[in-house]
Formats: sequence, C-alpha cells, structure tokens
Amino acid sequence: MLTVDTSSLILWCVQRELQSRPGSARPACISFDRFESTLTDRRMAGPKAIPAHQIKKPTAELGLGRPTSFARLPRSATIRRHFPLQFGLEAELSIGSRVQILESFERARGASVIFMYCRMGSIETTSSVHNQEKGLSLSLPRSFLHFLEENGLDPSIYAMIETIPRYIRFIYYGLHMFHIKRVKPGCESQLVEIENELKCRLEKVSWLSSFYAIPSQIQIAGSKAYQQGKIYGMDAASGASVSALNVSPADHVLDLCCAPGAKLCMLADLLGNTGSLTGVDIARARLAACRTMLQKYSLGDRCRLFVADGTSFSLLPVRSCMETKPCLSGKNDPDIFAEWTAKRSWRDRKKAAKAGNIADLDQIKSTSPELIFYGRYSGVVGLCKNELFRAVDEPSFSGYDRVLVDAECTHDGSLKHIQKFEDWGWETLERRVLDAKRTDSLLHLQLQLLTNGFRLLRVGGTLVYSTCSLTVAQNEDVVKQFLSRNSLSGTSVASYNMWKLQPSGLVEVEEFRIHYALTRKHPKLVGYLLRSSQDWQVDQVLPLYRIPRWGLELLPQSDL
Ligand SMILES: C[S@@+](CC[C@H](N)C(=O)[O-])C[C@H]1O[C@@H](n2cnc3c(N)ncnc32)[C@H](O)[C@@H]1O
Repeated sequence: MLTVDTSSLILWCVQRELQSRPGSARPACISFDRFESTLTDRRMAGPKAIPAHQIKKPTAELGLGRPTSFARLPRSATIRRHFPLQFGLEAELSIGSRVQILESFERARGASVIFMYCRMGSIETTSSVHNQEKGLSLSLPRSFLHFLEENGLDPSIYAMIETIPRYIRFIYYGLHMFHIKRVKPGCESQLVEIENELKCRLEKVSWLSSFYAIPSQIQIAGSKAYQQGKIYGMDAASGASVSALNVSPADHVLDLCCAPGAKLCMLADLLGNTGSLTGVDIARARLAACRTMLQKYSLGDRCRLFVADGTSFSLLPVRSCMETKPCLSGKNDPDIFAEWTAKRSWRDRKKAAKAGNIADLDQIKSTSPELIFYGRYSGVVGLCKNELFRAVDEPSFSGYDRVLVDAECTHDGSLKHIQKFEDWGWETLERRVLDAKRTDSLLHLQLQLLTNGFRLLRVGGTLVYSTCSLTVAQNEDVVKQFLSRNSLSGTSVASYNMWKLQPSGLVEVEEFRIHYALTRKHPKLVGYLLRSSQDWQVDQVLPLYRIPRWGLELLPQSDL
C-alpha cells in the first residue's frame, strides 16, 4: 500500500490554496471540509479505491509533523480539529468534500499518486452556528441561515450533527423468508453477535419496536448483518411516521412518494405475508433503488412499484386477486401478467429505455403509471393488463386502508442531508432548496399529493402526511389548506392529546415533547395523521410529533 506524509500534503494544499486566491483577504480560518483519497498505482491500470475494510481508523492521528498513511482515511470519517499551521493560521480540517487541487502534486509525486480533494471553507459566505448546550458549532451559508430565520427555525440544531446517533432496524419478515433465525425483540444472541461485529452497543429504542441506536461514526455497510439483510439503516423519525400509520395485517397500503424506500421496506416488513403494498414515485432511478432494496431483503412478494405522478395516481389495490397462484396464469398470454422476471423482452427493454430517456418530469406526469416491479402475491400475477390499469374515479370503499404521503420537501429538517451540501457546494442548496419559485411549487405539490393520497384512502382508512422539513409552511399550513379546501376548516389540528389513542407504541405524548428525530429536529409537530369517517370526511386530525434522536424529552404541557 502506498503511503505519503499527510501532514506535508495538508500544508502544501493550504499554501497552494492561499496562493490561488489572489487579492482575497487572508482568512482567519480555513476549513477543509472534506478530504478524500484515491490511490493510484501507476503499475496498475487506473485509480484504485481503497476497500473499506482496509481502512483502519479515523484519522485521529492526522496531525502535523506526523506521517500518516492515506489508506487510513475512511471516506466518511470526519475530524474537526484545529491545526496550527506554519504560517500562523488556524485550519479546521475535516474529511470529506471535493475540489481537486492536487493534479500538479500528482506529477510531482510520480508513482505515489494521491488525489486530495479539499475545499477552502468559503468563510466569506458562511457563518458559524453554535449549540451552546452541547458546545458544538458548524458553518452554514448566510442564505440558509436567512431561510431558517424566515421560517422561525433555530439554526443551532445544525451544529449537532456529529452527536446524533444512527439508527438501525432489524428486518423480521425477510429473515423469516430466508429461513434464517428470526430476530425478535429480546433475542439477545443475535444482538450480541451484531454488537460484536459492529463493535458497539445496540441501544434499544424503547418507543419504536425493532429500532436500535448506534454511535454516529459506526458504518454498517461492511457488516455481515447488513450484507445478509438482517439490518438496515433507518432514521427513528422515519420509523415513527410508519409506526403512526398503525398498519394491521391484511391492510392494503399505498406509499405515494416511496423512494428510496426505507419506509416502504418497513411497511412491507410489517405486512409480512398479508395484504398488499403499492409504492409510487415519480423518479424512476430512485424507484429502482426501492426495487433493489425490496429484493435484497426479500420483502417484495406483496409489493408493486409504479413510476407515476403521485398527484394523479389512480390505481386501487387489487383486493380480489391476492391469492392468484403465481405462474398458473399468464404464461403464454402477453396480455396477462406472468410472474415477475428481471429478464425482460426486447420490446419491454426498449420501452423502458425510451421511458428512461425522458428527461422532463412533465412527460411522466402525462403518461400512465409504469409498473417496474411486482411480487408473486401482489395481486398483479394473472391479471389482464387492462384490468390493472383501470383507474377508478371514486375509490369509495375499495381504496387503500393506509396511505403514506411522505412528501417531497426542502429537507431542511434532515440535518445529515443538509450536511451533504458542504460537499455538493452551498450554491447547490441555494439552487435546489432555497429558490423561492421552487419553494412555492413545492407547497403546491405537497398539497396536491396530500389531496390525491386522501382521495385514494378508503372510508375509515388512515393517512399519514409527513415531510422532513421543519417549516410550518410545508407542514401545518399544507394540512390546514387541505382541510379548508375540503370544508374541514373547523377541524382542530392541535388535538395532540388524542395521540395516546394510537396503539402505535408512541404513547404518552401529552407528557412528552417528541421531536421528529434530530435529523429532523424541531420542537413542534410536523406531521399529521388523518382519519376518514363514514361520510368520507376527515374526522380526526392527529398531529404527528417528531421523535428525538436521543430519547424522549420531558416537557411541560404548556410547551406543546
Ligand atoms: C422525502 S422523499 C420520500 C422518502 C421515502 N418515503 C423513503 O422513506 O425513503 C420524497 C420523494 O417524493 C418523490 N416525488 C416528488 N414529486 C413526486 C410526485 N409528483 N409524485 C410522486 N413522487 C414524487 C421524489 O422523487 C422523492 O423520492
């Protein structure tokens, strides 16, 4: 393995970067937000990524004057510490990010080639937010701070990213299918095994069945438990919105914005070998990721996935055909769905390729739903194509029992997502998230998704509307608008104490303030659970509170 003296490399980069900023005032602090390494051995054909297992430990050792092997830098590791640099500056170094500045270095070093990606913190445009309680700080661009201020959000939560634990969830049903011993809550032997593998303690999340917290720096992707499909990473906050749906066996469930699929998998797992699950998303590539996940965890048997616009999607669950025996029908009739196969006909592949080239989402909106996956017991096998695509105007009693509208949003509540813009560049955040026109159209989209989701809900069914934004505009206001458009403006949206009626594991909410995880932290409600009544109206609106990453917080009722 090739090694270089990291410290001199860092100094070299800092120096170069400073020199390449002619005219700019000398910054008081330089931030290397990300630091990646790719080793190239000229004797080999090309760049050679360092396999995760060869990467030993985070670079606590990265210090000046101390040679360090680059192979020890995990791509995702982050260190934040101050380096007194030669020229009297302080550099805060963390690992991650891009801007390749070392091409000439590559030439200088001959065979030991290292690309170091780093970026000078644009200190002119960012300012630090602090969380005094936890003694943490983070640089955020002014435009984002302005967005937070406009929406009455506390920026200090973004300084807590490094302290937030990760969550993992155990898969039950999938394991069962594989005839691997089922991990039941309390099945200590599996837990201990996984703890040993991950080298950390799994802390049970008391209010969310099958969820465990692990320290944020632990990576699960390389573990056997993950590779064998026993566990996957999922925010407790996401788990909370699924849990709020209170899925019962045999329910027909619709996930209207399902990609990339964490909630979809949990729903499939909860349904086990009953009911059906329909996942819809407008982004084909993201929906394909759902398919991969369902297949990896063997959770796809009762699931079907459609590339479609959730604001107009109209297909109902196939209630009557759930027991259709796979392969009995449809084998020779091209108009009947045979058992799903990833091997598609030339014609199908051509069609998919053509559809894949559609760059404009408007075109997807105007075309009929495209089925990209269905399980053996999803109700699709044996159906005539025109039966499946028969849209129904009035879902009445044949609609879905449960609908999840986890709507597209500005993601500002997902701290880890926001952190990624350090890599992608804050200007990307400005373009993708903060642009006023986009935010306006998002609000419109959210309302449309909620409206259509509710239209597809059967009388007496339950819908959860959730986002990972913390803004009132994308949450409370969307629900209020929905209620007023449906002549339900009198319905109270603040009846939090009804929550305890939910046998969802989220109990005693009247005593607790529940944040929607720290990745989505906000001391207010940000999701809603809607129930429809016999006369096809919303008869209960139960606010869905955020769940804290670190456990429940006791608060006086007056703060709720
Ligand atoms: C917050 S993400 C959903 C996350 C997902 N529920 C999960 O747990 O993995 C929002 C999703 O909405 C999708 N989306 C955006 N506009 C849509 C539309 N008009 N119809 C359906 N899906 C849409 C996006 O492609 C994105 O995948």
